[in-house]
Amino acid sequence: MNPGDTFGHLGSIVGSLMFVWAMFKQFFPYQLINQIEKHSQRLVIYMYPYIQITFNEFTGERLMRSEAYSAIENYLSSKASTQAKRLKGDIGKNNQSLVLSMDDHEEVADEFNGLKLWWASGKHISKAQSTVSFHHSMSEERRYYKLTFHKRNRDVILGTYLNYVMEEGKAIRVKNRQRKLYTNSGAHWSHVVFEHPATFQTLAMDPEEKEMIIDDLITFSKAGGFYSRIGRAWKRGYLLYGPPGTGKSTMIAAMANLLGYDLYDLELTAVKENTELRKLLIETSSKSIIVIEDIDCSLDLTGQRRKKKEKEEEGKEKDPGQKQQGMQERDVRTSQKLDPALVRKGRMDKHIELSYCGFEAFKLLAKNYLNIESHHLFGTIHELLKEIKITPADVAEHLMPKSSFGDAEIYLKSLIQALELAKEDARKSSAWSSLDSK
Ligand SMILES: Nc1ncnc2c1ncn2[C@@H]1O[C@H](COP(=O)(O)OP(=O)(O)OP(=O)(O)O)[C@@H](O)[C@H]1O
Ligand SMILES: [Mg+2]
Repeated sequence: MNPGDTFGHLGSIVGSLMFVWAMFKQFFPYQLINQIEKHSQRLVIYMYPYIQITFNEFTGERLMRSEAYSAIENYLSSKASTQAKRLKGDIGKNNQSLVLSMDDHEEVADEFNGLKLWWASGKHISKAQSTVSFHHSMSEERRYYKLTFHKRNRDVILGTYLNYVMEEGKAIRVKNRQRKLYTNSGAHWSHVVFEHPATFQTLAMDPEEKEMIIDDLITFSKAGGFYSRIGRAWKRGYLLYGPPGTGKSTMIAAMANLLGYDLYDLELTAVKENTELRKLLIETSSKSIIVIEDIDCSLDLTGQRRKKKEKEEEGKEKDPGQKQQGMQERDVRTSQKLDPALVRKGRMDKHIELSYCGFEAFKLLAKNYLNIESHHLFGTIHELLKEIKITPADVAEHLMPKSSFGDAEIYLKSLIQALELAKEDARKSSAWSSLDSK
């Protein structure tokens, strides 16, 4: 039981004492009463060395759910699941996991820099005054959290601990919330629920580089304070490049899942002009990843549009508005495939190459798809992968279950067959090209 409640239970005893005291006061001189009251107050403060803070669920006219209350609720959820005896369970907003929180009149202890403190949940039930509707005239429950701590820790708790609880609580909310995948048609975003199972654990690539990328992302996500201190927008650009089927889109989904961010899939070819692009970018929320897929092709398409238009308008004088539009497109077109201004540091801070499947990446796929970590055919595959370029997507295709009773050997053999076929093709085509050059 937390010390706050122990003293709470004393409330009724104190009440009775007050009654006796009121009777007593009538029979003793005023000065003596004053002295006794002064000392008894000191005694109460001395005997009750704890401070309590109450955080109500609703603030103002019960219209707004308090930010602080929900941050505390999130912060306490993990502590509640290990400490509280009575819990409340609900399906989280992502519709996947069960979210537990402490039931009313439960309490959990917490520790911060070696200081002990206690959180208790409770509710007041009051008859609502409002007669606006039937529901409102029913009794209202007002929930709250009460924090109790020793008064000697006041500075730490009020100064650092509460900030820490708010930050942690908000971070947990970002992680648990239902995330969205936005796409644009023209200058408007529309969204669906984002539920992609990709994670860095299942992404097949060089393990060291993977660790570096995860580290980079986590460092970035925690560096808000740093960015504002140096006066830079808190954003980071990644350029993912590599042949089709090497996991670029999968990595983006894994990034969003790692950080708990929303995804904005920006279709550049649907954007007509800069003002539209600006509008779209302004409308994106914080904690999000903006993806421009196939950025080289998008730029090229813009170029093709220009070409087509030029053909249609050959010999015709362009009106000034269109001229400006043409200019912008020409700017893009005259740049090489990726404009250096686009990929410079600050725009694209990190360049990540996703490439053909190496042996390490293959082993991860075999573990994910076939649940095996070694096999006598691994040696053959290792040798073939040194010579043959095959994408992780193609390897994955061979490892996909094709019937309910296929075993690992069948899938590995099908992969070896494909690799040998590719090797044979490569040998033939190099023989042809050496004939041609004669
Ligand atoms: N590195 C990888 N690790 C795990 N799975 C992969 C990897 N690369 C590809 N895959 C598998 O192949 C499928 C296609 O990959 P993905 O869409 O990520 O490729 P991409 O590089 O974005 O290709 P594109 O350039 O065509 O867009 C994925 O759904 C995934 O199952
Ligand atoms: Mg892709």
